[in-house]
Amino acid sequence: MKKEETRLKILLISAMIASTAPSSSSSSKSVINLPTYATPFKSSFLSSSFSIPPRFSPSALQFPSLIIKNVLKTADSPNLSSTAPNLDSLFANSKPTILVSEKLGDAGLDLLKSFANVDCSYNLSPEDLCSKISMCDALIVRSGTKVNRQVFEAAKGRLKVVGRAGVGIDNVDLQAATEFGCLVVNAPTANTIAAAEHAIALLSAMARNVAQADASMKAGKWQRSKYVGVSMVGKTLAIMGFGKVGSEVARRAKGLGMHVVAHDPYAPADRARAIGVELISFDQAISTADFISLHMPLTPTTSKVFNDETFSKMKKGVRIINVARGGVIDEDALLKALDSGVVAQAALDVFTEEPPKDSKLVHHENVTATPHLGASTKEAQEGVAVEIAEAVVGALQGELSATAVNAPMVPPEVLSELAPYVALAEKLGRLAVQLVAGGSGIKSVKVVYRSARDPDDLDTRLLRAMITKGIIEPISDSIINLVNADFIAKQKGLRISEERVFANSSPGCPLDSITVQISNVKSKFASALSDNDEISVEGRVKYGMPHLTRVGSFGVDVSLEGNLILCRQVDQPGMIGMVGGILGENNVNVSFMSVGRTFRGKKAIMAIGVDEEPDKNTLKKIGDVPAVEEFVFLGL
Ligand SMILES: NC(=O)c1ccc[n+]([C@@H]2O[C@H](COP(=O)([O-])OP(=O)(O)OC[C@H]3O[C@@H](n4cnc5c(N)ncnc54)[C@H](O)[C@@H]3O)[C@@H](O)[C@H]2O)c1
Ligand SMILES: O=C(O)[C@H](O)COP(=O)(O)O
Repeated sequence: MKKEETRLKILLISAMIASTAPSSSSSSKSVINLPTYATPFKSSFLSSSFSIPPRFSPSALQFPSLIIKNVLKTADSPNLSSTAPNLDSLFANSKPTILVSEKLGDAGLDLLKSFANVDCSYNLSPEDLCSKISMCDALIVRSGTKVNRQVFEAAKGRLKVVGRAGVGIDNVDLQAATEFGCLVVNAPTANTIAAAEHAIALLSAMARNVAQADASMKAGKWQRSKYVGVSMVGKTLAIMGFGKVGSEVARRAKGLGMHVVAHDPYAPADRARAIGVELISFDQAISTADFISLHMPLTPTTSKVFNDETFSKMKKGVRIINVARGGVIDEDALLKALDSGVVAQAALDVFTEEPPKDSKLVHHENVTATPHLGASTKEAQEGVAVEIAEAVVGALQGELSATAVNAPMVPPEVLSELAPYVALAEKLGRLAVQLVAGGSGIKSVKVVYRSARDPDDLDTRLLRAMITKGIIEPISDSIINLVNADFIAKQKGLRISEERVFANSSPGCPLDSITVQISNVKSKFASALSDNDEISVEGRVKYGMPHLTRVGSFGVDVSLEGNLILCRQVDQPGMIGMVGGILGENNVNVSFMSVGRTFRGKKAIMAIGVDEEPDKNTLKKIGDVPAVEEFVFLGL
């Protein structure tokens, strides 16, 4: 990186930090390790110091408070104090740390290493995982690592992304991840074929006793009559769960000449028809099948769905393949069904507990077992590694991943269009909450979006999350992002309702204005109350920048940068000069100023943007001006 560019970045970061806090140091650092990856604007919902966009494009500068907040958040200090952090510690942390706790393909690791410090620590005990995790921004796992609530607690807010290098996320506590604002992404496509091929391999091996016959030969025997198998052609195969893997198994089984039926309450019938598969009920499927192959996820609904009762409905001599999850089968019930001959054979790649301990199933002579090998081909592992590395790196850069498991997906085009409104939303939330008088609990917030667009063409989840962030963060120690915004609002008893109002403006522009209203509270600036007695602030995006355009019933027009003084006074000449003079005398630079009034000679409010926070004495002098009736200082 060129020295000049480096210096410019440092200065810009300092400037951004200074816009919310007095800088502790103006000195720069000669060696820093800022990333060089080029990225267009990314939402900084999950980003941190390392995600500061290079060259500080104008779009990046529109989000200083987000960037600063995230810089502060990851600077190893949970305390979001008003003191600017030491630049040295910021830059020391400029690369994220990614912990990879299970073996990952080289191509994925290379990708991760080009972006982050990568710690490959396999076979960690739960205690070791918990002690490492607070130093990590992301964690990549396969199915062997239990990412439970303790892990999120131990992360102390630093862990932003959990990447599951594979499909099943039953080893990740999604509820806890969401509560802790941690995004969970998976790699849902790259191992589909491998899993389907493994199911077919198990089906054929089981039908022809390949594993048992092989073991027998290795024991020096030649048992041709013992290992007579069954044919697959013409037999009915029931696929339980007709998703990615299930449908690929169906295609292959049809190639073997099998009659394939499927059960999946959520699969579209036309997709099944296209492959020549009939979708039928659960009971129909299990009672007519010669072979049953399981391909549903493990959820509370599917847990132990194959149990004494359902085994009793199966055709005697049925053969079962499980390449999905061990937990969908009641293993004790399967053992009984095998012993009684209801189930002739089972081929199992997955188990309730992995590795299984002293499992009678594994040792059963009619069971073919593999140690969770469904996804284990070289090709699938390389594919999964790249898929998850891209998802995790993207998420750390602030992208909303297409494979997010616990967050709404916001397409990139929507994201870039809403970008300036995202900043506006947070600032309006932040302003509105500071106008609430101490002691009034906030219960109900209404957001009004004025837009020329059809409601279906305006995705407001991101804006709502940012307003929530703006409202909650100044008054609590919660860190809000798109993942946890709704959860934390609910937890704090905050009801956020939204209303769309048609605006006769250009539909090319997603929003005309956003208004944040807080009802049933007192305000420390009475003029912020609307006719309905709600604190009300309205904003618009002008020239790509967020502007405050209304406070209560007063129209104003001030860019939402730095800090703001709102001041209500008698509408008379000389007020701007008087208040501006006080600020100037005390070295407070005025960046913007706007006056709004009800009627000439009646009341007016001044909205004054200031670069620095005036000290108490300066604020008192403003309050002492006889025509000033009330005023408030608001940090943005
Ligand atoms: N053994 C392995 O190594 C391996 C490899 C890949 C996938 N898997 C597992 O295979 C399963 C399927 O993976 P996928 O990629 O096809 O997922 P998928 O999401 O594409 O498909 C799962 C399907 O199950 C259906 N389903 C949900 N609840 C159901 C229910 N109660 N009854 C019937 N169907 C139901 C869903 O509608 C969906 O169509 C997952 O459990 C995954 O973890 C295992
Ligand atoms: O859900 C999956 O993707 C498979 O079960 C693969 O698990 P693994 O990554 O532990 O092999």
